[in-house]
Amino acid sequence: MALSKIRSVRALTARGGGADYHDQGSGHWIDDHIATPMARYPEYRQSRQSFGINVLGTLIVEIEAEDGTVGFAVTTGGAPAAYIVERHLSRFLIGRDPAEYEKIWDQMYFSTQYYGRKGLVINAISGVDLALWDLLGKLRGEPVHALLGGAVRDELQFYATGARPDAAKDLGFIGGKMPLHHGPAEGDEGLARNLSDIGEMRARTGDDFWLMLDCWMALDVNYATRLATRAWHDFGLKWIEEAISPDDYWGYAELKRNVPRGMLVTTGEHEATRWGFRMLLEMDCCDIIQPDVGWCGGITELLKISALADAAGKLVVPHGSSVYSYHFVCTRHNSPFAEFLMMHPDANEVVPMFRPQLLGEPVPERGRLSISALDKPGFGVELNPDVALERPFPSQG
Ligand SMILES: C[C@H](O)[C@H](O)[C@@H](O)[C@@H](O)C(=O)O
Ligand SMILES: [Mg+2]
Repeated sequence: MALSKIRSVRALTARGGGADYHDQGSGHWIDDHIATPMARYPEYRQSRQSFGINVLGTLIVEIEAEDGTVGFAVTTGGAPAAYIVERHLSRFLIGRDPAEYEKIWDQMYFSTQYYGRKGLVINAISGVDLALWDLLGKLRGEPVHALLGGAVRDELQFYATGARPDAAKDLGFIGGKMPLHHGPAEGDEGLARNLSDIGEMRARTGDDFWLMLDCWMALDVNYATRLATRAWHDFGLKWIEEAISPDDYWGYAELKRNVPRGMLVTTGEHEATRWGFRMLLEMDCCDIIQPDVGWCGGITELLKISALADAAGKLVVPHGSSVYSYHFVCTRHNSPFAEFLMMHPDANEVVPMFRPQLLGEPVPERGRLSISALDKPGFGVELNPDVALERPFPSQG
């Protein structure tokens, strides 16, 4: 049965948190001397916003059907992504049946392949794809997880990412992932401070709590090997995440060979498409892949990525992306838990990850979320009408 055709596509932008969750005010843990590849320049070491981690802002894609139903989604991309949606991708959507998400994805990807393939363009494609799945769910009256084959468990369990793994434990999360503060440019003193930070959190959380480290692409293989080895033996670090450049597949394969047996190497939040993740899997770069469904190509592409990983016996734990990952994670056995990004400035209180943009955004309670909380059409959230929006490039015609 044909669904109501797509009548219009709107690409809007917003600032101040939400999907571009690094776009926070001052005094937030997420911008407090976190190691990055730019930390080799002292002037860009204290704040990631100083080098532009938040320049893009949020992209909101709205897709309206002829019957007036609107599907939407938010991701990172802002005005440049809005231009790509309105001036390029929209031509593959107007007049089309939302159920044609495979053909639409194929046309969006291969029509932009000459300038896309990863990063901003795939963020834009992801935003459109997520809005399509939201529209599809609303037109069919089903939550996205039901469209993906249904939940394989009754509840989701979460680890928390933030500066306070000790608070995450008190809040009932299954683990805590902390940011790395010092990179190679700060030498052995920085390495010692990193280990001290991990040791402090291990002392506060006790020995049985998952403790992980997020390195946000900041390290080289030797530094990551030294850090991982000491953190594993001294503090039982469960995984070292995104330690080196996403382009250095060879380096990840070497790091995975180097770390102590039993320790996990994870990466993938800045990787895109089935082809990028095939490279990570076939070069044995990591134990867990972490695609962001708003950055890797959307649900349509994550389905393909996840199947590749499942066949390779690898876990898929998507990078924190609120309801857009929850509806997926609950439907896959090789996605046994999810990430929750602590967006409270002190990382010691549970607040909606994409606040203030999504009305009805569910949050974990005691580190868990019943699937029943997701049983609303589409992704089950609505755009907050109080959020200031702009439409920088209204489609011509
Ligand atoms: C905490 C990390 O530096 C990033 O800000 C975080 O968003 C990402 O790497 C994650 O895995 O959540
Ligand atoms: Mg990460």
